Amino acid sequence: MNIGAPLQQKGIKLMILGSGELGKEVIMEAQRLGVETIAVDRYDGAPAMQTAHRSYVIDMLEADKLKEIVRWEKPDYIVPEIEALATEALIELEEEGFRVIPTARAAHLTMDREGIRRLASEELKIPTASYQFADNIEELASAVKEIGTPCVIKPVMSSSGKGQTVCRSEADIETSWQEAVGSGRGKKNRVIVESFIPFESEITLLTVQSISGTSYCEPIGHEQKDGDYIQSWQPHPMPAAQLEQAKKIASEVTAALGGYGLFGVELFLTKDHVYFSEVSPRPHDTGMVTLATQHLSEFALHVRAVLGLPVEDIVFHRAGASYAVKAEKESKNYHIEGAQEALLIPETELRIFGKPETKPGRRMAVAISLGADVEEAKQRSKQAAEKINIIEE
Ligand SMILES: Nc1ncnc2c1ncn2[C@@H]1O[C@H](COP(=O)(O)OP(=O)(O)OP(=O)(O)O)[C@@H](O)[C@H]1O
Ligand SMILES: NCC(=O)N[C@@H]1O[C@H](COP(=O)([O-])[O-])[C@@H](O)[C@H]1O
Ligand SMILES: [Mg+2]
Repeated sequence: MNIGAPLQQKGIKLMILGSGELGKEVIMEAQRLGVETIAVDRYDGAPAMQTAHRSYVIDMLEADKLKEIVRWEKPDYIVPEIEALATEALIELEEEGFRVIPTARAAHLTMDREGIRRLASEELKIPTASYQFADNIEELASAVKEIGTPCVIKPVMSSSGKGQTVCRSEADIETSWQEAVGSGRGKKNRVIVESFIPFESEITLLTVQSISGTSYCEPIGHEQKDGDYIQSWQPHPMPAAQLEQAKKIASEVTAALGGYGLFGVELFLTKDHVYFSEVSPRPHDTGMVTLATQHLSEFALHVRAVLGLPVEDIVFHRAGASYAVKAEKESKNYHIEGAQEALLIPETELRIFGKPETKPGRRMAVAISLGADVEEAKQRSKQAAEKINIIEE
Protein backbone atom coordinates (compact mmCIF):
# COMPACT_ATOMS: atom_id res chain seq x y z
CA MET A 1 0.00 0.00 0.00
CA ASN A 2 1.32 3.43 -0.94
CA ILE A 3 0.80 6.36 1.38
CA GLY A 4 1.26 9.75 -0.24
CA ALA A 5 1.59 13.00 1.70
CA PRO A 6 -1.62 14.47 3.12
CA LEU A 7 -3.06 17.40 1.16
CA GLN A 8 -0.99 16.38 -1.89
CA GLN A 9 -2.07 14.48 -4.98
CA LYS A 10 -1.20 11.01 -3.71
CA GLY A 11 -2.49 11.45 -0.17
CA ILE A 12 -4.86 8.86 1.28
CA LYS A 13 -8.10 10.45 2.45
CA LEU A 14 -10.14 9.18 5.37
CA MET A 15 -13.53 10.77 6.10
CA ILE A 16 -15.08 10.19 9.49
CA LEU A 17 -18.88 10.48 9.87
CA GLY A 18 -19.41 11.57 13.46
CA SER A 19 -16.75 13.63 15.21
CA GLY A 20 -17.00 12.90 18.92
CA GLU A 21 -14.36 11.78 21.40
CA LEU A 22 -13.96 8.40 19.73
CA GLY A 23 -13.52 9.90 16.30
CA LYS A 24 -10.95 12.35 17.63
CA GLU A 25 -8.69 9.45 18.63
CA VAL A 26 -9.28 7.69 15.30
CA ILE A 27 -8.29 10.86 13.42
CA MET A 28 -5.10 11.21 15.45
CA GLU A 29 -4.14 7.58 14.80
CA ALA A 30 -4.79 8.00 11.07
CA GLN A 31 -2.59 11.08 11.04
CA ARG A 32 0.20 9.13 12.73
CA LEU A 33 0.21 6.95 9.61
CA GLY A 34 0.31 9.94 7.30
CA VAL A 35 -3.35 9.92 6.30
CA GLU A 36 -5.34 13.02 5.30
CA THR A 37 -8.41 13.35 7.50
CA ILE A 38 -11.85 14.94 7.10
CA ALA A 39 -14.31 15.18 9.98
CA VAL A 40 -18.09 15.48 9.59
CA ASP A 41 -20.75 16.01 12.24
CA ARG A 42 -24.00 17.83 12.96
CA TYR A 43 -22.41 20.71 14.85
CA ASP A 44 -19.34 22.88 14.50
CA GLY A 45 -16.28 22.50 16.72
CA ALA A 46 -16.86 18.79 17.45
CA PRO A 47 -13.83 17.05 19.04
CA ALA A 48 -12.59 15.27 15.90
CA MET A 49 -13.05 18.46 13.83
CA GLN A 50 -10.49 20.11 16.07
CA THR A 51 -7.80 17.64 14.97
CA ALA A 52 -8.81 16.77 11.39
CA HIS A 53 -7.32 18.51 8.35
CA ARG A 54 -10.76 19.93 7.54
CA SER A 55 -14.39 19.45 8.44
CA TYR A 56 -18.00 19.78 7.35
CA VAL A 57 -21.18 20.40 9.33
CA ILE A 58 -24.22 18.62 7.87
CA ASP A 59 -27.28 16.67 9.00
CA MET A 60 -25.88 13.17 8.50
CA LEU A 61 -29.37 11.69 8.50
CA GLU A 62 -29.99 13.42 5.18
CA ALA A 63 -28.93 11.10 2.39
CA ASP A 64 -28.48 13.84 -0.22
CA LYS A 65 -26.17 15.90 1.97
CA LEU A 66 -24.06 12.86 2.81
CA LYS A 67 -23.75 11.84 -0.84
CA GLU A 68 -22.91 15.37 -1.92
CA ILE A 69 -20.03 15.71 0.53
CA VAL A 70 -18.61 12.26 -0.26
CA ARG A 71 -18.78 12.77 -4.02
CA TRP A 72 -17.09 16.14 -3.63
CA GLU A 73 -14.28 14.93 -1.37
CA LYS A 74 -13.87 11.44 -2.86
CA PRO A 75 -12.36 9.89 0.29
CA ASP A 76 -10.55 6.55 0.06
CA TYR A 77 -12.21 5.42 3.29
CA ILE A 78 -15.57 6.44 4.77
CA VAL A 79 -15.48 5.65 8.49
CA PRO A 80 -18.80 5.86 10.39
CA GLU A 81 -18.34 7.01 13.99
CA ILE A 82 -21.97 7.06 15.17
CA GLU A 83 -25.00 4.90 14.38
CA ALA A 84 -27.39 7.62 13.30
CA LEU A 85 -26.46 8.10 9.64
CA ALA A 86 -28.39 7.95 6.37
CA THR A 87 -27.07 4.44 5.80
CA GLU A 88 -29.06 4.04 2.58
CA ALA A 89 -26.73 6.70 1.17
CA LEU A 90 -23.73 4.66 2.31
CA ILE A 91 -25.08 1.62 0.48
CA GLU A 92 -25.45 3.66 -2.69
CA LEU A 93 -21.97 5.14 -2.31
CA GLU A 94 -20.49 1.69 -1.79
CA GLU A 95 -22.16 0.58 -5.02
CA GLU A 96 -20.50 3.52 -6.76
CA GLY A 97 -17.12 2.17 -5.60
CA PHE A 98 -16.53 4.06 -2.34
CA ARG A 99 -15.18 2.02 0.57
CA VAL A 100 -17.37 2.15 3.68
CA ILE A 101 -15.97 0.81 6.97
CA PRO A 102 -16.39 -1.98 7.75
CA THR A 103 -19.15 -2.31 5.10
CA ALA A 104 -22.23 -0.24 4.24
CA ARG A 105 -24.37 -3.22 5.22
CA ALA A 106 -22.75 -3.36 8.67
CA ALA A 107 -23.40 0.35 9.19
CA HIS A 108 -26.98 -0.14 8.00
CA LEU A 109 -27.73 -3.17 10.17
CA THR A 110 -26.25 -1.70 13.35
CA MET A 111 -27.81 1.74 12.94
CA ASP A 112 -31.15 0.19 13.69
CA ARG A 113 -31.45 -2.18 16.66
CA GLU A 114 -33.88 -4.25 14.63
CA GLY A 115 -31.36 -5.03 11.88
CA ILE A 116 -28.59 -6.31 14.10
CA ARG A 117 -30.93 -8.08 16.52
CA ARG A 118 -32.66 -10.03 13.77
CA LEU A 119 -29.30 -10.92 12.20
CA ALA A 120 -27.82 -12.18 15.49
CA SER A 121 -30.87 -13.94 16.85
CA GLU A 122 -32.86 -15.11 13.83
CA GLU A 123 -30.10 -15.75 11.27
CA LEU A 124 -27.07 -16.63 13.39
CA LYS A 125 -29.13 -18.21 16.24
CA ILE A 126 -27.04 -16.46 18.89
CA PRO A 127 -28.70 -16.17 22.35
CA THR A 128 -30.13 -12.68 23.07
CA ALA A 129 -32.82 -11.26 25.35
CA SER A 130 -36.27 -12.03 23.96
CA TYR A 131 -37.63 -9.04 22.05
CA GLN A 132 -40.52 -7.42 20.18
CA PHE A 133 -40.88 -4.20 18.19
CA ALA A 134 -43.65 -1.60 18.45
CA ASP A 135 -44.66 1.43 16.37
CA ASN A 136 -47.25 2.93 18.67
CA ILE A 137 -48.39 2.79 22.25
CA GLU A 138 -51.01 0.07 21.65
CA GLU A 139 -48.42 -2.21 20.06
CA LEU A 140 -46.06 -1.37 22.90
CA ALA A 141 -48.64 -2.41 25.50
CA SER A 142 -49.16 -5.74 23.80
CA ALA A 143 -45.37 -6.27 23.40
CA VAL A 144 -44.83 -5.59 27.10
CA LYS A 145 -47.56 -8.08 27.93
CA GLU A 146 -45.89 -10.71 25.77
CA ILE A 147 -42.30 -10.11 26.99
CA GLY A 148 -43.32 -9.58 30.63
CA THR A 149 -41.94 -7.13 33.18
CA PRO A 150 -39.38 -5.96 34.00
CA CYS A 151 -38.38 -5.23 30.43
CA VAL A 152 -36.18 -2.66 28.74
CA ILE A 153 -37.67 -0.26 26.17
CA LYS A 154 -35.40 1.60 23.72
CA PRO A 155 -35.81 3.62 20.54
CA VAL A 156 -34.59 1.48 17.61
CA MET A 157 -32.20 4.30 16.75
CA SER A 158 -30.35 5.74 19.72
CA SER A 159 -27.11 5.37 21.63
CA SER A 160 -25.59 6.01 25.05
CA GLY A 161 -28.89 4.99 26.64
CA LYS A 162 -30.84 7.92 25.19
CA GLY A 163 -34.57 7.24 25.39
CA GLN A 164 -34.05 3.96 27.23
CA THR A 165 -36.15 2.98 30.27
CA VAL A 166 -36.81 -0.08 32.37
CA CYS A 167 -40.53 -0.80 32.37
CA ARG A 168 -41.40 -2.41 35.70
CA SER A 169 -45.14 -2.70 35.32
CA GLU A 170 -47.92 -1.80 32.90
CA ALA A 171 -48.19 1.55 34.65
CA ASP A 172 -44.77 2.53 33.19
CA ILE A 173 -45.71 1.97 29.55
CA GLU A 174 -46.89 5.52 28.82
CA THR A 175 -43.76 7.13 30.32
CA SER A 176 -41.47 4.65 28.55
CA TRP A 177 -43.13 5.44 25.22
CA GLN A 178 -42.82 9.19 25.74
CA GLU A 179 -39.19 8.85 26.78
CA ALA A 180 -38.34 6.69 23.77
CA VAL A 181 -40.02 8.81 21.10
CA GLY A 182 -38.76 12.02 22.68
CA SER A 183 -35.09 11.02 22.72
CA GLY A 184 -34.38 8.73 19.78
CA ARG A 185 -31.78 10.12 17.41
CA GLY A 186 -33.49 8.93 14.30
CA LYS A 187 -36.66 9.93 12.59
CA LYS A 188 -38.64 6.81 13.44
CA ASN A 189 -41.07 6.34 16.33
CA ARG A 190 -40.24 2.67 16.65
CA VAL A 191 -39.11 0.94 19.81
CA ILE A 192 -37.68 -2.41 20.86
CA VAL A 193 -38.93 -4.15 23.99
CA GLU A 194 -36.39 -6.55 25.47
CA SER A 195 -36.70 -8.94 28.36
CA PHE A 196 -34.55 -7.74 31.25
CA ILE A 197 -31.47 -9.97 31.58
CA PRO A 198 -30.39 -10.18 35.23
CA PHE A 199 -26.72 -10.39 34.30
CA GLU A 200 -23.84 -10.77 36.75
CA SER A 201 -21.60 -8.62 34.61
CA GLU A 202 -21.42 -7.16 31.14
CA ILE A 203 -18.45 -6.92 28.84
CA THR A 204 -17.30 -5.42 25.57
CA LEU A 205 -15.18 -7.82 23.59
CA LEU A 206 -13.19 -5.68 21.17
CA THR A 207 -12.75 -7.81 18.06
CA VAL A 208 -10.58 -6.92 15.10
CA GLN A 209 -11.17 -8.17 11.56
CA SER A 210 -8.09 -7.41 9.51
CA ILE A 211 -5.91 -8.74 6.75
CA SER A 212 -4.29 -10.85 9.51
CA GLY A 213 -7.61 -12.53 10.42
CA THR A 214 -9.70 -12.24 13.60
CA SER A 215 -8.11 -11.02 16.84
CA TYR A 216 -9.47 -10.08 20.25
CA CYS A 217 -8.53 -7.68 23.00
CA GLU A 218 -8.73 -8.76 26.64
CA PRO A 219 -12.40 -8.52 27.72
CA ILE A 220 -13.50 -5.14 29.08
CA GLY A 221 -15.96 -5.14 31.98
CA HIS A 222 -18.18 -2.14 32.48
CA GLU A 223 -20.82 -0.54 34.59
CA GLN A 224 -23.67 1.44 33.06
CA LYS A 225 -26.12 3.88 34.56
CA ASP A 226 -29.28 4.90 32.69
CA GLY A 227 -27.91 3.04 29.69
CA ASP A 228 -24.68 5.03 29.57
CA TYR A 229 -21.26 3.91 30.68
CA ILE A 230 -19.80 5.13 33.96
CA GLN A 231 -16.68 3.04 34.27
CA SER A 232 -14.88 0.25 32.45
CA TRP A 233 -11.96 -2.01 33.29
CA GLN A 234 -9.68 -4.46 31.55
CA PRO A 235 -9.16 -7.39 31.85
CA HIS A 236 -12.57 -8.45 33.15
CA PRO A 237 -12.10 -11.66 35.15
CA MET A 238 -14.16 -14.50 33.66
CA PRO A 239 -13.87 -18.28 33.31
CA ALA A 240 -11.88 -19.47 30.29
CA ALA A 241 -14.82 -21.46 28.91
CA GLN A 242 -17.08 -18.39 29.05
CA LEU A 243 -14.45 -16.28 27.30
CA GLU A 244 -14.28 -18.88 24.54
CA GLN A 245 -18.05 -18.70 24.16
CA ALA A 246 -17.83 -14.90 24.01
CA LYS A 247 -15.15 -15.06 21.31
CA LYS A 248 -17.21 -17.49 19.27
CA ILE A 249 -20.20 -15.13 19.33
CA ALA A 250 -17.97 -12.15 18.51
CA SER A 251 -16.33 -13.90 15.57
CA GLU A 252 -19.69 -15.02 14.15
CA VAL A 253 -21.32 -11.60 14.42
CA THR A 254 -18.36 -9.64 13.07
CA ALA A 255 -17.77 -12.09 10.21
CA ALA A 256 -21.45 -11.82 9.25
CA LEU A 257 -21.19 -8.02 9.15
CA GLY A 258 -18.07 -8.29 7.01
CA GLY A 259 -15.23 -5.91 6.20
CA TYR A 260 -12.14 -4.77 8.05
CA GLY A 261 -12.11 -2.79 11.28
CA LEU A 262 -12.48 -3.04 15.03
CA PHE A 263 -15.87 -3.96 16.50
CA GLY A 264 -17.15 -3.57 20.09
CA VAL A 265 -19.21 -6.68 20.82
CA GLU A 266 -21.44 -6.10 23.86
CA LEU A 267 -22.29 -9.20 25.86
CA PHE A 268 -24.20 -9.94 29.07
CA LEU A 269 -22.73 -12.65 31.32
CA THR A 270 -24.87 -14.72 33.67
CA LYS A 271 -23.54 -17.62 35.71
CA ASP A 272 -23.98 -20.11 32.88
CA HIS A 273 -24.71 -18.09 29.77
CA VAL A 274 -23.41 -15.43 27.42
CA TYR A 275 -26.02 -13.25 25.73
CA PHE A 276 -25.32 -11.02 22.76
CA SER A 277 -26.63 -7.47 23.28
CA GLU A 278 -25.37 -5.32 20.39
CA VAL A 279 -22.24 -4.46 18.42
CA SER A 280 -20.56 -1.26 17.32
CA PRO A 281 -18.74 -1.71 13.99
CA ARG A 282 -16.25 0.86 15.28
CA PRO A 283 -14.35 1.69 18.49
CA HIS A 284 -16.44 1.57 21.65
CA ASP A 285 -16.70 4.11 24.48
CA THR A 286 -15.89 1.48 27.14
CA GLY A 287 -12.75 0.71 25.11
CA MET A 288 -11.16 4.08 25.85
CA VAL A 289 -9.36 2.18 28.63
CA THR A 290 -7.16 0.62 25.92
CA LEU A 291 -5.51 4.03 25.46
CA ALA A 292 -3.49 3.03 28.52
CA THR A 293 -3.64 -0.76 28.76
CA GLN A 294 -2.50 -1.90 25.32
CA HIS A 295 0.44 -1.17 23.05
CA LEU A 296 -2.11 -0.43 20.31
CA SER A 297 -5.33 1.21 21.52
CA GLU A 298 -8.69 0.28 20.00
CA PHE A 299 -8.32 3.39 17.83
CA ALA A 300 -4.90 2.42 16.52
CA LEU A 301 -6.19 -1.10 15.84
CA HIS A 302 -9.20 0.25 13.96
CA VAL A 303 -7.05 2.43 11.71
CA ARG A 304 -4.62 -0.39 10.98
CA ALA A 305 -7.42 -2.76 10.07
CA VAL A 306 -9.22 -0.12 8.00
CA LEU A 307 -6.13 0.69 5.95
CA GLY A 308 -5.57 -3.00 5.23
CA LEU A 309 -2.43 -3.12 7.37
CA PRO A 310 -1.57 -6.19 9.47
CA VAL A 311 -2.66 -6.70 13.08
CA GLU A 312 -0.43 -9.61 13.96
CA ASP A 313 -0.48 -9.16 17.73
CA ILE A 314 -2.31 -7.17 20.39
CA VAL A 315 -0.08 -6.73 23.42
CA PHE A 316 -1.85 -6.11 26.71
CA HIS A 317 0.41 -4.31 29.21
CA ARG A 318 -1.28 -3.87 32.55
CA ALA A 319 -4.66 -3.79 34.31
CA GLY A 320 -6.51 -0.53 33.74
CA ALA A 321 -9.79 1.29 34.19
CA SER A 322 -11.60 4.33 32.84
CA TYR A 323 -14.17 6.58 34.50
CA ALA A 324 -16.41 9.00 32.60
CA VAL A 325 -16.72 12.67 33.57
CA LYS A 326 -20.15 14.08 32.76
CA ALA A 327 -21.67 17.53 32.76
CA GLU A 328 -24.69 18.36 34.87
CA LYS A 329 -26.12 21.45 33.22
CA GLU A 330 -26.36 23.10 29.85
CA SER A 331 -23.72 25.70 29.12
CA LYS A 332 -21.98 27.31 26.15
CA ASN A 333 -19.38 28.79 28.43
CA TYR A 334 -17.86 26.20 30.72
CA HIS A 335 -14.44 25.33 32.02
CA ILE A 336 -12.88 22.32 33.62
CA GLU A 337 -11.16 22.43 37.00
CA GLY A 338 -9.16 19.85 38.89
CA ALA A 339 -6.75 18.40 36.31
CA GLN A 340 -3.88 19.32 38.61
CA GLU A 341 -5.32 17.26 41.47
CA ALA A 342 -6.48 14.38 39.26
CA LEU A 343 -3.05 13.91 37.73
CA LEU A 344 -1.39 13.56 41.13
CA ILE A 345 -2.98 10.10 41.26
CA PRO A 346 -0.43 7.46 40.17
CA GLU A 347 -0.48 5.99 36.66
CA THR A 348 -3.36 8.22 35.63
CA GLU A 349 -4.11 10.21 32.51
CA LEU A 350 -6.99 12.34 31.27
CA ARG A 351 -8.67 12.85 27.96
CA ILE A 352 -10.56 16.14 27.82
CA PHE A 353 -12.71 16.05 24.71
CA GLY A 354 -13.09 19.78 24.09
CA LYS A 355 -16.82 19.65 23.25
CA PRO A 356 -17.97 23.24 22.74
CA GLU A 357 -21.06 22.93 24.96
CA THR A 358 -22.16 21.00 28.01
CA LYS A 359 -25.57 19.34 28.35
CA PRO A 360 -26.97 17.41 31.30
CA GLY A 361 -25.31 13.97 31.30
CA ARG A 362 -22.99 14.76 28.37
CA ARG A 363 -19.62 13.02 28.61
CA MET A 364 -16.94 15.71 28.55
CA ALA A 365 -13.78 13.87 29.64
CA VAL A 366 -12.49 10.54 30.89
CA ALA A 367 -9.93 9.53 33.51
CA ILE A 368 -7.85 6.46 32.70
CA SER A 369 -5.62 4.71 35.25
CA LEU A 370 -3.43 1.66 35.44
CA GLY A 371 -2.85 -0.36 38.59
CA ALA A 372 -1.39 -3.57 40.00
CA ASP A 373 -4.83 -5.09 39.45
CA VAL A 374 -8.23 -4.05 38.15
CA GLU A 375 -9.42 -3.04 41.62
CA GLU A 376 -6.57 -0.61 42.10
CA ALA A 377 -7.02 0.81 38.59
CA LYS A 378 -10.76 1.26 39.18
CA GLN A 379 -10.17 3.11 42.43
CA ARG A 380 -7.59 5.38 40.84
CA SER A 381 -9.67 6.32 37.80
CA LYS A 382 -12.74 7.00 39.96
CA GLN A 383 -10.73 9.17 42.32
CA ALA A 384 -9.26 11.07 39.39
CA ALA A 385 -12.64 11.61 37.73
CA GLU A 386 -14.05 12.88 41.01
CA LYS A 387 -11.34 15.53 41.17
CA ILE A 388 -12.57 16.98 37.88
CA ASN A 389 -15.22 19.67 38.15
CA ILE A 390 -17.09 21.05 35.22
CA ILE A 391 -17.95 24.66 35.97
CA GLU A 392 -20.93 25.69 33.88
CA GLU A 393 -21.63 29.39 33.70
N1 LIG B 1 -32.19 -6.45 27.94
C1 LIG B 1 -31.45 -5.89 28.88
N2 LIG B 1 -31.38 -6.44 30.11
C2 LIG B 1 -30.64 -5.85 31.09
N3 LIG B 1 -29.94 -4.71 30.93
C3 LIG B 1 -29.97 -4.13 29.73
C4 LIG B 1 -30.73 -4.67 28.64
N4 LIG B 1 -30.57 -3.88 27.57
C5 LIG B 1 -29.75 -2.88 27.97
N5 LIG B 1 -29.38 -3.01 29.25
C6 LIG B 1 -28.47 -2.11 30.00
O1 LIG B 1 -28.45 -0.85 29.38
C7 LIG B 1 -27.16 -0.60 28.78
C8 LIG B 1 -27.31 0.16 27.48
O2 LIG B 1 -28.07 -0.61 26.57
P1 LIG B 1 -27.68 -0.60 25.03
O3 LIG B 1 -26.26 -0.97 24.86
O4 LIG B 1 -28.68 -1.41 24.30
O5 LIG B 1 -27.93 0.96 24.73
P2 LIG B 1 -27.20 1.96 23.80
O6 LIG B 1 -28.04 3.17 23.85
O7 LIG B 1 -26.94 1.31 22.50
O8 LIG B 1 -25.85 2.27 24.50
P3 LIG B 1 -24.39 2.47 23.82
O9 LIG B 1 -24.60 3.24 22.56
O10 LIG B 1 -23.67 3.27 24.87
O11 LIG B 1 -23.82 1.13 23.65
C9 LIG B 1 -26.53 -1.97 28.65
O12 LIG B 1 -25.13 -1.89 28.58
C10 LIG B 1 -27.04 -2.65 29.91
O13 LIG B 1 -26.36 -2.22 31.05
N1 LIG C 1 -21.97 5.14 23.06
C1 LIG C 1 -21.65 5.79 21.84
C2 LIG C 1 -20.56 6.84 22.08
O1 LIG C 1 -19.96 6.92 23.13
N2 LIG C 1 -20.30 7.66 21.05
C3 LIG C 1 -19.39 8.76 21.14
O2 LIG C 1 -20.05 9.89 21.65
C4 LIG C 1 -20.10 10.92 20.65
C5 LIG C 1 -21.37 11.74 20.76
O3 LIG C 1 -21.29 12.50 21.90
P1 LIG C 1 -22.31 13.71 22.23
O4 LIG C 1 -23.67 13.08 22.31
O5 LIG C 1 -21.81 14.25 23.53
O6 LIG C 1 -22.22 14.69 21.10
C6 LIG C 1 -19.96 10.20 19.33
O7 LIG C 1 -19.54 11.06 18.30
C7 LIG C 1 -18.93 9.14 19.73
O8 LIG C 1 -17.64 9.66 19.78
MG1 LIG D 1 -24.62 -0.55 24.19
